[in-house]
Parts: sequence; C-alpha cells; structure tokens
Amino acid sequence: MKVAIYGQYYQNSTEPIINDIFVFFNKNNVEMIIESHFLLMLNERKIVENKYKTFTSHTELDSSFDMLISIGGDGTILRAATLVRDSGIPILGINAGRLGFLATVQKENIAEFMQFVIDKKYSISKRALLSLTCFPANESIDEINFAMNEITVSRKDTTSMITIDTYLNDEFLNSYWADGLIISTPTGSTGYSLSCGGPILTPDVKSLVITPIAPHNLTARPLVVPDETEIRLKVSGREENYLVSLDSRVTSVKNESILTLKKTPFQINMVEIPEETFLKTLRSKLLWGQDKRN
Ligand SMILES: NC(=O)c1ccc[n+]([C@@H]2O[C@H](COP(=O)([O-])OP(=O)(O)OC[C@H]3O[C@@H](n4cnc5c(N)ncnc54)[C@H](O)[C@@H]3O)[C@@H](O)[C@H]2O)c1
Ligand SMILES: Nc1ncnc2c1ncn2[C@@H]1O[C@H](COP(=O)(O)OP(=O)(O)OP(=O)(O)O)[C@@H](O)[C@H]1O
Repeated sequence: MKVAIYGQYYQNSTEPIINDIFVFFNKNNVEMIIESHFLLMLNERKIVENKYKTFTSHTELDSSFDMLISIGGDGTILRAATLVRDSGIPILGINAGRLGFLATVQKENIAEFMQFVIDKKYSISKRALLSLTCFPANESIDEINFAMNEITVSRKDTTSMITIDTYLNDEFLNSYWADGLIISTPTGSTGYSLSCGGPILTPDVKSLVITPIAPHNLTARPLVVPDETEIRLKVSGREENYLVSLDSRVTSVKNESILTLKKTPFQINMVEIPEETFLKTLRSKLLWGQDKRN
C-alpha cells in the first residue's frame, strides 16, 4: 500500500499524531510519500527521519497512490483537494485542527482507524465540486478552478452592498441586493452557507444551494437547485471590483464580468470510516442531541 501524507502546520500537538501514524504504517509496510514542505517542518523538529520520498505538486500524485492522508483541520482538507484534483485518489482527514467536520478521524483513535484503512473496511463518499468560468478571463481563477465547499461573491473595500443578477440555465432568477451570494455544494452546506441560514444537504444529494449573505431584500431565502444547473452571475456595485472565493482561495473580479458556475466532470473521493459517518459527524460536531430536554 502506498499513501501520500499532507499537512500545512506544525504544532506541539502534531508530534503524537505523526508518531501514531508513522509507527503504525511502518509496522504494516505501508509506503509513505510526504509533501515536501510538511516533511521539512517535521525534519527541523526531528520528528521524522529524512529517509522518506517526497512530492511537491499534484503532478506527482498518480494512480499508484492508494490514498492521501491529510493531517490538520478542514482548511487542510480543502488544500489537499487541490493536490489530488481529478486523480481519484481518496482523501482521509485526521483531525489535528479545531472543528474537523471533514477531517473525521479523531487523533485519539488513529491506530484503530488506520487498521480499517489497511483492511479496506471503508467506503468512498463522492463529493461534487463546482467550477467557474469568468468572462473576461481571470488568470488567478484558471489556476485551480474548482471548489469543494462553495463559490462565493462578496463586496470588497466597501460597506456598500452589491447587486448580483442571477440566472439559472439562462432564465432570470433574481437580483440579490446583499453582502454577497454563496453557491454551495452538499459538502459546503455545513460551512459558510449554514452560517447564512442555508439548509444542510447530505453529501450524496445531487443539488446545489444558493444562499444570499445578509440580503436586504428580506424575502430572499436560500434556494436548492439541481446540481446540473448552470448558474450565471453578474455583479455590480459602487466599487470597481468585488471578491470571488473558491473555498479558501480569494481573488478580485471586475464589476460586470460574467461568472458561469457548473458542476465539474470529476468528483473528490472522501474516505468514510464506518465509525465516522456523515450522520454521526452531524450529531457530534454540530452538537445535536446536546439539548438536555431530549
Ligand atoms: N461565517 C462563516 O461560517 C464562514 C465564513 C467564511 C468561510 N467559511 C468557511 O470556511 C471555509 C474555508 O476554510 P478555512 O479553513 O480556509 O477558513 P477558516 O480558518 O476561517 O475556517 C472556517 C471554519 O469553517 C469550518 N468548515 C470548513 N468547511 C466546512 C464544511 N464543509 N463543513 C463544516 N465546517 C466547515 C472549518 O472547520 C473552520 O472551523 C470556506 O469554504 C467556508 O465554508 C465560513
Ligand atoms: N498538522 C497539524 N498539526 C497540529 N495542529 C494542526 C495541524 N494542522 C492544523 N492544525 C491546527 O488546526 C488549526 C486549523 O487548521 P486548518 O486551517 O487545517 O483548519 P480550519 O479550516 O481552521 O478548520 P478546523 O476548525 O477544522 O480546524 C491550525 O491553526 C492549527 O492550530
């Protein structure tokens, strides 16, 4: 078995996690290829030896890898997705961060859960992604053009709201007057969209959610549409530019540009361990059932 190991940060809490993973994988003859910046961080702190092979970019991750293990929080998983791209390599998240909604393996259970990985006792949860075309073209979007959580347009350098003309499959939907608009995948429905009043979708639902951010049209509400819908946006406002984000990546786009959002032809494969299903994560991470009345 061959796995890629990726992390963004080093903290004191990293050492026991890395120890657990490395001891377990070495004992079970799993080949580990480590992202070069992460290995450098670990080498500097003398946590792992320098004997491991490394990778630096998505071009080196091919079908010979069985899995990518992401060590960190949800932000690290979103970055990991930009490494695997359309390769189909499944991602497993070990939560070294705070919430870890997508990073489902808790650091207390690493050896137990890695045994599931070796025994192939896991399922794959396919996550739909969104991509964006901008007219006129915008180079910084073209570089990594997909989002696993959401694509958001929002105001920039001003408190003044923006107007977002929105079309679904060429039919006019609405002109939102708001701080911004979120187009979320089912995966992203528990992220930013949820904070703005959007519904939670289970990961396998074939839909997108259009959620306005603080709309001044008080009747505007989150809307669920089929994920085959082509969504076109035209933003206008007092400033010359507005912000477009794809997950954690942000760029600036000129007013009146035409943005076209579509589901990507490929999906990201997330590893789902039997003990850590989406429904269990909902209960544990969103504290469902904590109300003492039931
Ligand atoms: N007000 C908000 O809730 C808000 C605002 C901006 C961005 N976000 C989310 O943060 C993501 C980017 O993450 P980051 O690490 O760069 O920013 P960050 O460091 O600000 O973290 C945002 C928080 O959102 C959580 N999160 C991210 N994706 C999630 C998901 N699919 N389900 C449940 N929780 C999720 C993370 O665990 C983290 O606690 C965005 O894609 C967006 O979904 C949320
Ligand atoms: N490899 C790591 N080792 C130790 N701590 C880490 C590691 N990666 C992330 N962290 C901790 O988790 C924090 C958040 O990480 P990350 O940006 O990946 O997630 P996030 O998007 O903020 O989501 P979450 O709320 O799930 O942590 C970091 O600031 C750091 O404190």
